[in-house]
Amino acid sequence: MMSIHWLWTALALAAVWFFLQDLFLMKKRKRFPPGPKGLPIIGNLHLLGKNPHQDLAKLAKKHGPLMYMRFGYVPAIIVSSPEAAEKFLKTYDQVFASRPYHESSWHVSYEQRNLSFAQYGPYWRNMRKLCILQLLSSHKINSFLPMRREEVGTLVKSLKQAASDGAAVDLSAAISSLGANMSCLMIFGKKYMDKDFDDRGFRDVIQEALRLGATPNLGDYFPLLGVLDLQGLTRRFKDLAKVFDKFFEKIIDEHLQSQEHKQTKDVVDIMMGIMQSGEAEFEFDRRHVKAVLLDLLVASMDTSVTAVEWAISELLRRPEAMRKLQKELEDKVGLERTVEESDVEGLEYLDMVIKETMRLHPVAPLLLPHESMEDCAVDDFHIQKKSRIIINVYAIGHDPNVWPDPETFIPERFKDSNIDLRGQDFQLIPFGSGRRGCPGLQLGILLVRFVLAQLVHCFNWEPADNIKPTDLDMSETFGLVLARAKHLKVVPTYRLQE
Ligand code: HEM
Repeated sequence: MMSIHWLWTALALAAVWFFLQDLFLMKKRKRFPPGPKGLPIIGNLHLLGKNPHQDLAKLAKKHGPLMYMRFGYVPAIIVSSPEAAEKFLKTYDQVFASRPYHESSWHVSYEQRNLSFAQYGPYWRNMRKLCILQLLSSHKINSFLPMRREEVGTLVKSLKQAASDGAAVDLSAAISSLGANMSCLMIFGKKYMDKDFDDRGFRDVIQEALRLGATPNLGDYFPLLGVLDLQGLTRRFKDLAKVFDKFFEKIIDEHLQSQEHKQTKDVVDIMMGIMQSGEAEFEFDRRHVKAVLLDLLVASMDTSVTAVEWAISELLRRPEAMRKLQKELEDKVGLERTVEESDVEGLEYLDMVIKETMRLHPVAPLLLPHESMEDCAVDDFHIQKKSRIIINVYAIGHDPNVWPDPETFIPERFKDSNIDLRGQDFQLIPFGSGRRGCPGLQLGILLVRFVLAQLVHCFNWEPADNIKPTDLDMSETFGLVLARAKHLKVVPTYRLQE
């Protein structure tokens, strides 16, 4: 009797041993991508500085285009080659189409009910479809053409005044205001540059939200620390959330009370119309409307104008490229009138300048973070469920194996090339690609083309303060968009014959 008892115990122990061994071997058999060694607890967080896109690009040179890192408790995969990006954004797009938990979005955007940080699923799918069909369609974009013409015209007028005074202008500030005005008019139907928002004013509050949104939050990487809010970010986000909420409530109420018959409906009109009609086939209340309003505001305000700012900076440093673009515009439009939106389609050199600018200075150098929804194998490497996927388009754009002489601004490299920036060619994906690719691409490209063409056609430019064009400071500052670290100060000379 005793010996049988021992036999069972021995068999049970053997089973446990084999099970554990198997588990251990299975773990070992899983091959993670190579990457830098992490420290206990913080993992690789200490390797990220002020410009994480540049830090990650340097690390990828050492560890390869598919790199495993750990930020606190969050596993991360850094993707830094066109081939690897294609795997994540096309081949296995469905697995990697979600977004990670994002503390700031959680508080400011009604528990991630916005589009850009919504988790992959029916809500995100429906909301994206609604935004594309109702808010960002060609028809809707065209309906705002007179507004864009007027706003760009106002900017040109003020620059013309500065030109006749021989004064230097802060072009970064001027086109940033243009971006904010155009976004407000499209979304709210009116400009908010005053104290309507709160005591700090509209722009300051939005800028603060952008700055805080880009600050690495320990709560995103150490879920337990989130509760302690050691950086004080959660508290500030909750404060901001209240300010935004009050502002959006006021705008919505104004829209509901207004009896005015509008020719062009703004985004609030359309969203409220859908909410009240009950025709949305998914949960859609004021929280969803407000989350998407903020989303579109943030996504559209600084993106296109930042690209224009970089393009002008690069053209200043390469005067022959500036002249070539001016010549193309002159051939098409002449010097007797200003450029219209309808002129900018099919301008070959303009498009080459824009592609080259977005290669060198992608507006969103790491796209937005993606998250894997299940375990997956890519190139025989194991990618865990809930890994954060970071596509480093900056690294791809600066890789000498992809682009010869990558640090030099050479629009001509796109001559006779089929490479486009709409997400099919993975060496140039400033708008991302696949399910999560930018739904505002058409509007974004249109704005960059129109504003850049207008500024280059109307004016000759020189750096202010007698700085030599080649000495222009081109350093970057990382945020929700990759902006110039120093504002671009320039002296314009009007060149049209009116
Ligand atoms: C030059 C201008 C623009 C650039 C370079 C740009 C770039 C991007 C990028 C890189 C992403 C993330 C893609 C990813 O995670 O894979 C994105 C997402 C997004 N963009 Fe844009 N964008 C621009 C303009 C706009 C405009 C004008 C709007 C709307 C008015 C807009 C709305 C959005 C939204 C809503 C998302 C989130 C999409 C989602 O998660 O499903 N963008 N954009």
